[in-house]
Amino acid sequence: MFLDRIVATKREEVIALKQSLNISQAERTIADLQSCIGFEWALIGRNRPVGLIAEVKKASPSKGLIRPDFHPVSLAQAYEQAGTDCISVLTDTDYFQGSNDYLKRIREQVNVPLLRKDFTIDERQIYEARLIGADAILLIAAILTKSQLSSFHTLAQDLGLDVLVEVHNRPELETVLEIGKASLIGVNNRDLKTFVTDLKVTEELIGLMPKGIVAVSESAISTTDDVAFVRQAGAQAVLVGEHFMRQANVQDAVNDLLGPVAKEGAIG
Ligand SMILES: O=P(O)(O)OC[C@@H](O)[C@@H](O)c1c[nH]c2ccccc12
Repeated sequence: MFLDRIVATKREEVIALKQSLNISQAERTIADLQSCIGFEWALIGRNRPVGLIAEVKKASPSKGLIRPDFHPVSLAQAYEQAGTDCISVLTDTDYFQGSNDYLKRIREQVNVPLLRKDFTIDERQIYEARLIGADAILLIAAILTKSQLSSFHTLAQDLGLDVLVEVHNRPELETVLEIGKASLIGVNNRDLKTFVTDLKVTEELIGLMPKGIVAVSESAISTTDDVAFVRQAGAQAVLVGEHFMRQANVQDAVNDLLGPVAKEGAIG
């Protein structure tokens, strides 16, 4: 199963990271870094009626190579020009052909908050995310224990990062709500174990969230009807990757899917 394989690969990566990343050294370096840009805050103060996290995604295990002509910085700049609230950057190499280097380079060239999109299973990856320039990390409930979800969340916040907690079913959501730390929750419409996608997962799970949670609908969103459906279901933001990556002009694609920027002065 894909998710087991990816976690096994991550375990190997973490062994290597234990050699290369020293936690006390990382803490000292991070203490001197600029503050993160508020990721959750950008979604709350969104530029459009629905918030947008636009994803920089070259390939995926379910779809293979999505964008052969892949220039991560130009893509991120196009997203910024289109008035995206946030950008997600895949950093997993083996399954998504992403890279930490893409995130670092994008950080130097764009000013929107960045999500480091990866499979976090160890606290060293959280320090690493902060060091490469991320403003937020993803915590996937399907691959973490309750105690990891809780302690990783606190660590990320202590390092100044926002946290997007991802759920796909009711038990995962209930665990996340019991922990009581998540204010930004993503519902993945794609089952990472089977790759089956269904926007109704958003409808079911957002219906169970208490007020005050910023809810993001993630994956398999490609039409204005899809956006309308998840908004109706209560999503305050959407996370879109593949659909944008398949369009020649990414900036136009954002405006076509989400509509023009409503907020004055949101883009230059
Ligand atoms: O390309 P899509 O279908 O628009 O999906 C984007 C994003 O939701 C997806 O890449 C994603 C959501 N959760 C993840 C966890 C790991 C890797 C990838 C993901």
